[in-house]
Amino acid sequence: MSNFIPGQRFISDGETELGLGTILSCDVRSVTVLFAASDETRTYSVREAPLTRVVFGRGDRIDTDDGQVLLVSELRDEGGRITYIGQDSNGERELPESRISDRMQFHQARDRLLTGQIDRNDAFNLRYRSLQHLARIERHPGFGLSGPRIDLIPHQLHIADDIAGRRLPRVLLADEVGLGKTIEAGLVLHRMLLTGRVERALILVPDSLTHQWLVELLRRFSIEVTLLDEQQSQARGGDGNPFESAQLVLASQQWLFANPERQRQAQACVWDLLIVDEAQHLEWDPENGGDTGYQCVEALATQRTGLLLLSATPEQMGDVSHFARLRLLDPERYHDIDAFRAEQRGHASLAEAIEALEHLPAQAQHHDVLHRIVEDDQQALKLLDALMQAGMDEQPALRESLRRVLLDRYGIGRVMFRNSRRHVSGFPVRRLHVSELENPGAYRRIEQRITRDEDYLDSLLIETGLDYPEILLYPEATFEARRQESHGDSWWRFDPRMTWLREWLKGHPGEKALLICHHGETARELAAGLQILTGLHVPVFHEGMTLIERDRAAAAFAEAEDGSPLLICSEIGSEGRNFQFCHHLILFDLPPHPDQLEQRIGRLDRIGQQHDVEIHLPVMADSPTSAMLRWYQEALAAFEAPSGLGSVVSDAHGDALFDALLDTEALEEVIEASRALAIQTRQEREAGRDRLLAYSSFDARHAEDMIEAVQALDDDASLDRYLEQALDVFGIDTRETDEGLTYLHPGAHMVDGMPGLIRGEEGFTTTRSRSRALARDDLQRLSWEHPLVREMLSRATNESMGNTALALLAHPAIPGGRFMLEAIFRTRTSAPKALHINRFFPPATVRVLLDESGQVLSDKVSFGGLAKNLRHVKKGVARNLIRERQQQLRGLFDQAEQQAEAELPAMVDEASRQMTQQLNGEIDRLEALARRNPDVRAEEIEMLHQERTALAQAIAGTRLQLDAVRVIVTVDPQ
Ligand SMILES: Nc1ncnc2c1ncn2[C@@H]1O[C@H](COP(=O)(O)OP(=O)(O)OP(=O)(O)O)[C@@H](O)[C@H]1O
Repeated sequence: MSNFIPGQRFISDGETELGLGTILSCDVRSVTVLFAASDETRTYSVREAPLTRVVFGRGDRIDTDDGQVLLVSELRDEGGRITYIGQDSNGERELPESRISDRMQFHQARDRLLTGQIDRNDAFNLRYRSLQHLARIERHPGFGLSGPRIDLIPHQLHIADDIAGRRLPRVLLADEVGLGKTIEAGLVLHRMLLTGRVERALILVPDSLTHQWLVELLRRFSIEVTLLDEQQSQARGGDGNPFESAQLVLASQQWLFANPERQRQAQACVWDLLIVDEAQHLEWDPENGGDTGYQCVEALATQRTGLLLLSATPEQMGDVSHFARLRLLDPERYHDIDAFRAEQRGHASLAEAIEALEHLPAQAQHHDVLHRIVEDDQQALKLLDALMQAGMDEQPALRESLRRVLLDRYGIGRVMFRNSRRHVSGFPVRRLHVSELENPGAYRRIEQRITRDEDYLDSLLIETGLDYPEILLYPEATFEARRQESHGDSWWRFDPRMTWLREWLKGHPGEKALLICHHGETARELAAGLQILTGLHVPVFHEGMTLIERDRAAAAFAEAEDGSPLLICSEIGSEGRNFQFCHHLILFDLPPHPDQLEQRIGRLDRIGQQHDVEIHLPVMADSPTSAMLRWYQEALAAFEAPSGLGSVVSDAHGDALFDALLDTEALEEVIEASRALAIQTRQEREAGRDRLLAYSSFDARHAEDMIEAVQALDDDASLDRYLEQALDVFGIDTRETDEGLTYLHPGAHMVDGMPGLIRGEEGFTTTRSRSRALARDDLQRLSWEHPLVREMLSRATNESMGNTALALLAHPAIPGGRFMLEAIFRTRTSAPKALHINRFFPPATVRVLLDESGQVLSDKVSFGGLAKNLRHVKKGVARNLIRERQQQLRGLFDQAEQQAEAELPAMVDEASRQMTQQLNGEIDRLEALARRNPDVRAEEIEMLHQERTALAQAIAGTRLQLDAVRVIVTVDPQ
């Protein structure tokens, strides 16, 4: 007799996506099923129909055809068709099985198992292992920092970990030029993306750097961002907001700041993180407030947005703008510029106090120095008292906490990070080669006339449209502006620097040089002149070119073999770009500001530079540039190493210097005064600010811990085992191509959507070695954070694949015919995204193993121990076994749930403890700041209290959910 009765509900074993089927008709040979949700009718042979009968039991939930959910309390069999009795939101009702929703999906482990949807045993194993690895890795201190293709450089890891761990990262990354601020920002973004704390980010960079950022983020961090410009915005935006069309947006500052409508659109979006490169250009002054860029960033960086400002020369536009940017980052801490300046004067004594801390509690005489500083700060006093009483073990942590409090509240705050070459080893030597050339008559005449005749200077400024002192420092531009009227020869026909350049190129065959000049026009004309005079076509890089043209020029220069020997750049090429593959820098002229000089040299003197940096400067004798050179050398020693003093000295003596460019006596005085100021400022900074910055920007012990943590993830052998299983389950084939290199390629049954792999196409070669991946761009490094591994971890745990299984266990000590239930539960904590609940309570698992009598075996039989003894069962056999044991299994499910629930409180308590500790620290800080700063608003402190309460509630509300289940049936070993 047939098993099928019209009206009964079944699901297709092979095509569960069809939804729930209803038997339409049946005879001795065939059965016809309607899958109404997908509008399909199928006819199968009765004997081999791939169908599983759907029968629910007490406690199950059923989706009804009128949109309700019925909680089943009883079943009634009416001639082979079932009517369910239970409760929905309107009260008790009866539901004939024909009225179960056709669309009812069986994703949950319990439903899938009881309806006979059983996955491969290895998929279940993979799911559990993926959950375990995820829980372990997400809590690992190196998490989020181990995937990027970078060298492990201590100060960068220290900074990235410190910042990404903050509740709301708002900082100024101000390492000296070329020390890796972009990499630090990338690390922060990468970790925050992986931890789910950032979903939407906006990155604003000077337009000459957009492409470089795009490439660095992809190549080093596997982060794909969308570059938005006007054309893209029009294509993507339609009538909508183009900034909503992507999660991670990269845009040019010049484009956005010049476009009020686009600014409005960007500001209408919610951003979790905003990154602004070369932030020294955001200007602010007390009379006029911020410039457009400053105002735009201020409006974008709302209270809930993280903000990373990057600048190697943050004081380039003066200390007021610098202060305004600090205030943007931490308005509570930076509220008053006078207080800020006064505080800076106290930095030296604070630095001494911090050093005194090292001698406590052993040398009690240092106690008073600290006590004097913190006497009205309860939290700091408590820490100091605790330190005075502490045993050896607790002392380092207490010292560290106290140091942080001192730096934050009395020192330089905690928003600025600045590392310098003095603390980072491995930087090249810089060598300056000055070539003195004769000053040509055409230039000399102008200079002499300016010296004699003040009115001439004024008329020249008007006539040429140039500024002062540019009119002196860039004689070719002055000459050119006037020549156009007289139609004479171009400047490069007589400028001795051109002859010098040709000689230099001849004398350095096969070498590359980056040439920087101040003006875009000069760059263009120089390249044109060089081509006319020598036939040599060299790429140029200046503001008059499109982005694509500029990147093409930089690429033509960078090419290893056939690349151009020279790239001619205007000042825009002097910020942010990576040109460390060459080591000759030709300064065709000198910039008016020392920070610009530092930026120029920084193109070559940066991480990755393998040679000494050779700086070549052709300078015309007795010219304004030669005066400028003396000032740079004698007052600032600016070519030897970054001093960070340029702004202070330039602010104080810049105008006098420019006035003295043609006046030797006055020049001597300016140099003397500038040198004295530089020495004095250096001494003060070394005693105060720089010492404090060194403390807050770098912590060798922490950096070492971070490197160890990342290396531990790099070397994690369990990744190899995991990959072996995961690649097999997802259908990705592997082939060893070389010692330590594995080629991954799509197998015939590869699951769709695997990053970097498309069925029928080539794959890619991988390594586990960081150094090999750094040396070869064509290799991908497999880590726990590689996009493919992340995708497999995510699919294995978020989709239903592998959430049910049935396997046989043959073990001499266990008689056959029994069964066990292995249930995996997962914590679910619901909270608004803004609370970032995962930082305290990332998803965790609880495994429960029960035998059929309900005895708990979880501790006695480990997952691994059990898994390796299990055997595969045919699906049909598995389904029959499940069908026979339905009622018993339901009972075991309930018992497993109770067992898992018993473990939950301890997990919740631990998460709650960590949360309270961190939030209390932040509340204490704000309350302490509020005592010194009237601008700290009571509402802000109240907001933190509310956040603590909301987090406590969310953590307390954590529930366990059954994630996966395996039935194990014992068989006799023979
Ligand atoms: N950890 C690292 N591993 C490998 N390369 C690195 C690392 N850190 C930095 N670099 C490389 O060194 C160069 C300088 O780094 P980056 O551009 O981040 O510096 P920066 O401080 O932003 O420079 P600038 O002050 O010029 O803007 C880049 O080419 C970068 O790729």
